[in-house]
Amino acid sequence: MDMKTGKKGYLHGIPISVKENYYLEGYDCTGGMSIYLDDCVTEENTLIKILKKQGAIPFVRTNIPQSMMTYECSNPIYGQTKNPHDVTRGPGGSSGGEAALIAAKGSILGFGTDIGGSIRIPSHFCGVYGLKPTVGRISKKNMLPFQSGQTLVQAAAGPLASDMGGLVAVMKSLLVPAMFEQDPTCPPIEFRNEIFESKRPLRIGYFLDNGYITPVPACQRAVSLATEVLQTRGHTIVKFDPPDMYACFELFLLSTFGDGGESFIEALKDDLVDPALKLAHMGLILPRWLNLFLGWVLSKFGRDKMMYILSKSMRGPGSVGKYWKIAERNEAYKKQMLRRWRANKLDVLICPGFAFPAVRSGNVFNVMGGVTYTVLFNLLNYPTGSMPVTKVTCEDEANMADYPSKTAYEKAMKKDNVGSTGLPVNIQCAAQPYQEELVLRVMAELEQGLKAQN
Ligand SMILES: CCCCCCCCCCCCCCCCCCCCCC(=O)NCCO
Repeated sequence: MDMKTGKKGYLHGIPISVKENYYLEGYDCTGGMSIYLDDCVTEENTLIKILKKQGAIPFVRTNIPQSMMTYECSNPIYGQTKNPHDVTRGPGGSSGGEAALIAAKGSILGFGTDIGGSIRIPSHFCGVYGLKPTVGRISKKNMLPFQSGQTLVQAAAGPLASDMGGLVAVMKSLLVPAMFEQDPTCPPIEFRNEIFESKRPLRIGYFLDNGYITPVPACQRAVSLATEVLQTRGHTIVKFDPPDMYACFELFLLSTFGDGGESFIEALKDDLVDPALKLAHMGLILPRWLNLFLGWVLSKFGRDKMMYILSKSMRGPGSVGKYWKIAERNEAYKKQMLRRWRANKLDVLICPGFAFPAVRSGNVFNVMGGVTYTVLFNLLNYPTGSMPVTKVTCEDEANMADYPSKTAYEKAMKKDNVGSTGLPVNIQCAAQPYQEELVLRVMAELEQGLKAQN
């Protein structure tokens, strides 16, 4: 307690919502899987401990998809969460309950986790602010241990908020000596105000299309709008060529499904499998050859080789030796990206928040390829924020007439996009590892610039 101000800490009296996979003393922590039900947690999540010390008050736990490895926010324990902007659509996931609650004004600040986009996808679907930090910048101790032995592409804990002030306040209150004492694995880098408040003009890269799935017009327009605003603030904007997305998604899956889905099958073996996971579950339990054959058929009919890559990679690399090779390929991918980044002298990179706005409930599998927009920054382990920039307009919807419809994902996206007018659209902003303050600086400037325009 600060005797002068009477305040307990940086977040004195602020109510916070918390994703269900964070340990909260006295509650069970399930990830939507009944195997973890009624197993009361006796330890508190480290971030929650620090936040409480800073005066925050956890008041609600929020819903997730079963297993958290999809962005359809439903599970057989708590049911389905809907999108407050359109209840026929989902809020995204896996931190979908968080984003939906914040968008519905039931919370101003919450906490999620992100291994493939789980903070940023729901932020985009619900039009709220989210930050996926570099893995380890803030503690991830005392979470649901599901698949925590997989260390190639790890989940990061991070905040979601109703504005930039919320994200900044959280990072300032967590990047303090108390956290480094609680979790000595976090590098002791306190919040660097000098980076956040710097006025140095930046070189900002951007891309509109990742070369695999073309974002719908509203998602491309959001990036153009963001770069225009940032340019008027004196920054240099440069077009950037994103790296190979097929390799990215393949490496992501071979890493996160490195055990061939064994932990996934084990966790769900006596459970009801949520409809959103049925196909993935089937792909894991079928004989390998049959899964490969069906994946091949899907990719031929869907005219999209990613479908084959998906079905093959989710069965894992097959041996420890091959898994190590994946680790080497991940490092090579990061190195290649760093070379490109340096060649362009980038400070940050802006790109679509996702390939499309919130999808209709039950439709996530049909448009799964969109996840390449978020997975990229998990594979690279770049801190990445997501923030609302615009909403889908009637004109954006009309422009869908020219949208490609060659592959199954494109066709499904085109269909799903009908009636999307009014849905929020975010952009992502990424930087090199441990440059959270730079990401926040650019997002805060963009928020200010957008406000000045309206
Ligand atoms: C009948 C067999 C045919 C085979 C067809 C293959 C089906 C493939 C289904 C999809 C597999 C799952 C892919 C995973 C994609 C990643 C989605 C990422 C969502 C966000 C995850 C996240 O960040 N979670 C946070 C955890 O803390």
